[in-house]
Parts: sequence; structure tokens; C-alpha cells
Amino acid sequence: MASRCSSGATGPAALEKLPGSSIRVLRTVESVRRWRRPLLLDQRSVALVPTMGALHEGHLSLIRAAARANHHVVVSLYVNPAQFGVREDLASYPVTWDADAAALVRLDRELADDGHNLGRISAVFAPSTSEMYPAGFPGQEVDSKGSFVTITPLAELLEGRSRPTFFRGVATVCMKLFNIVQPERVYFGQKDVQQTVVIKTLVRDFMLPIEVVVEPTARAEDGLALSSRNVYLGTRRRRVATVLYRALQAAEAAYARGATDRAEILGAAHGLLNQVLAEQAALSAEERVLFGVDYVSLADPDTMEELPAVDPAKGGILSGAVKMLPVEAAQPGEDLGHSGGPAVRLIDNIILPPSRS
Ligand SMILES: Nc1ncnc2c1ncn2[C@@H]1O[C@H](COP(=O)(O)OP(=O)(O)OP(=O)(O)O)[C@@H](O)[C@H]1O
Ligand SMILES: CC(C)(CO)[C@@H](O)C(=O)[O-]
Ligand code: BAL
Repeated sequence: MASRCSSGATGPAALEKLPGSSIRVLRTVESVRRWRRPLLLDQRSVALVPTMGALHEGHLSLIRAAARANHHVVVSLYVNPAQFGVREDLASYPVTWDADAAALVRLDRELADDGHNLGRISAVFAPSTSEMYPAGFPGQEVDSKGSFVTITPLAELLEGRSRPTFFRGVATVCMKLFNIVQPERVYFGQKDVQQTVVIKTLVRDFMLPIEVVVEPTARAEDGLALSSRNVYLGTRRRRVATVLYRALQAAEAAYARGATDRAEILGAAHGLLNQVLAEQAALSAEERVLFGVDYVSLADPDTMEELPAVDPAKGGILSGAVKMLPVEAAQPGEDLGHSGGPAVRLIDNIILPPSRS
């Protein structure tokens, strides 16, 4: 955990820092505002990297990008209950504060040693839910009442169809984070592509003076997109978890060969998904991994509306979600993953660039 040490100042609150670093740990809105104010007057740029903790290389790549272009980087670590549906994994979502703190301290040293960065990690914002929802937490229900930011119809499509409160929760908490930190730039990962479109829409439609920077998806060697939820997979399902990325790559290859028609492009993805599912179904219950396909989409990059065909001058977004089902006939000592290996919903996407005309 973070160490608390005296600031030597007369203020009532001790200055909390991550151990062995100059990274402040800010837990209240007021403490962020107090830290932020002089930087505004000094015209120092501040970047925000919003996360829910359980940090991995994908998060670190966002922080590296933020430090290259900004004087100060704030990383928020907050598992926002409002974006979890009532039947989702809020209770078991991985919380790894000590490892996160160590990763941030290590990265900050790396940033300090590399002369190409404008800034470093200045602060971690790790608020409580009562701090983020001062009027009381409004709840996770679809019909919960409270102050929410909604971005429709975008938030109802794709991820929003499976997770009806998800983007309301994301947009609401991001609006709060942006108002608290007042960053010049915010950094998000391409892995959550619809989330990036929601955030860009939020910034545009509410006239927020913020630049949204999207960084590429960091992947494991076999192509699986890094995700905090991968810890749920366990060894058996991890071997098959690249299936979605491979399906999207098959669709990308069809586009690269000249296909623009939806049926042809998505047919390539479905072909691969069906083939892998058939291979797995033919295995014994002790070996196989079954999954369900939530959706495979070919969408407009600005609206996420489904496309009948790709306009090569504009490109498109291939995305998908699969649910890896819990393994059957678990073997004694088998690594089932975090929290006993519940069903895991994986998402991924590939951008079809507007390269051809
Ligand atoms: N593999 C990745 N590459 C680049 N950015 C990523 C990657 N995974 C997550 N991010 C980005 O990190 C930020 C924080 O995401 P979050 O804390 O939810 O992590 P996550 O791995 O996406 O977790 P989850 O498994 O809950 O989806 C988001 O902007 C997200 O898009
Ligand atoms: C942006 C975010 C931190 C909001 O809670 C979350 O949705 C995430 O981690 O992608
Ligand atoms: N990475 C987005 C956060 C979520 O799925 O809840």
C-alpha cells in the first residue's frame, strides 16, 4: 500500500505518496483541485489516464504515451460500480493495489531515465465511491435514478446491447473525472473501441476543452488483447482465447483482398469462429473449451452503426465479443482462473483503414 509521510506543511492532511516515489496519492476531489490549480497558472499540461486498476502493459502503454506529450500524468484507479450491470462481475473484479503501485513506481523510474518524455507520473487518483457519488451511489439498475450522462443511440449499440448500463456508467464517471482533473489530454485504449467513440462524442457534444488520444491495443505474443479480465480465463481457456482476434483477422484479410461487402467480410470471421467451435466440440469434456458469439460487427468509425458495405474512402471498424464458457469436467489441480473461472466476455476489434479510394 501507499506510505503516508508528513508533508512538513501546516495543512491538516498528510501527503500520501506511492512508496519510493514522488507519485502523490490523491483520494479526494478537493486534493486534486489543490494540486491542479498552480499547474493551470503555470501553464503546465496535465494528462489523465483513466483505469480501473489491475494494471497491465496496455495501461502502461497509455501512460508512456501521456508522459511523452504532457508535463504531468494523472492515473485514476477506480472500479466504477455504475458501469457494471447487476449480474456482472463487480464483486470479483480484480483489485491489485500493491502490484499496481509497484508497476507505476517502476514505470515512473523508466520515464525519468528516458530523456524523450515531457513529464512523468505526478499523481494517482484513487477515490472512494462516496467521493465520486457525493449524493449517494445511484445504483446499477437500468432504471436507477440519479445524475447520469447518456450518449444515445451510440450507447445502445453493440456493447451497449449486452451491457445496457455500461456506457451510461462510463460516460458519467469520465465526465466526473474530467471535471475533477481538468486534463488537457485524456488517453484511452483502442481495445475498447466503442468506449473511445463514446468519449469522443462526450467531449464534442459537451464542449469539453480536452483532446482525446487513442493508443493501439497492446497484445500478448499470440495476439490476445491484454485485458484485466484475462485473469479469469485459466490455462485451458487461455489457449483458445485468441479465437476472436483470429476471426477479426480473417475478416481484415478479406477486406485486404478487395472485399467491401458486409456478408463477405463478416462471413470470413464467422467461418473461423464456426471452425474453431466445431474443433472444440469434437473434443472430450475434459479438454474442450466452448464459447458463444455475442456479436461480430462491421461498423461506421464515427457512429458505430452497422455498415452494409465498407466505403474504402472512410474505412470501418471490425469488432466482436465472445463469451468463453466455464470449463466442463474440471480436472483436479486444473488452473481455472481468478474467482473459479466464471464465464468471461472478451472483446476485440481491428480498424479497417480508409486506405483505398
Ligand atoms: N490491451 C490494451 N491495450 C491498450 N489499452 C488498453 C488495453 N486494455 C485496456 N486498455 C485501456 O486501458 C484503459 C483502462 O481500461 P481498464 O482498466 O478497463 O482495463 P481493461 O484491461 O480494459 O479491463 P477489462 O478487462 O475490465 O475490460 C481503457 O482506456 C482501456 O481501453
Ligand atoms: C474508462 C474507465 C476507466 C471508466 O471507468 C473504464 O471504462 C475503463 O477502464 O476502460
Ligand atoms: N475496459 C472497459 C471496462 C469494462 O469493461 O467494464
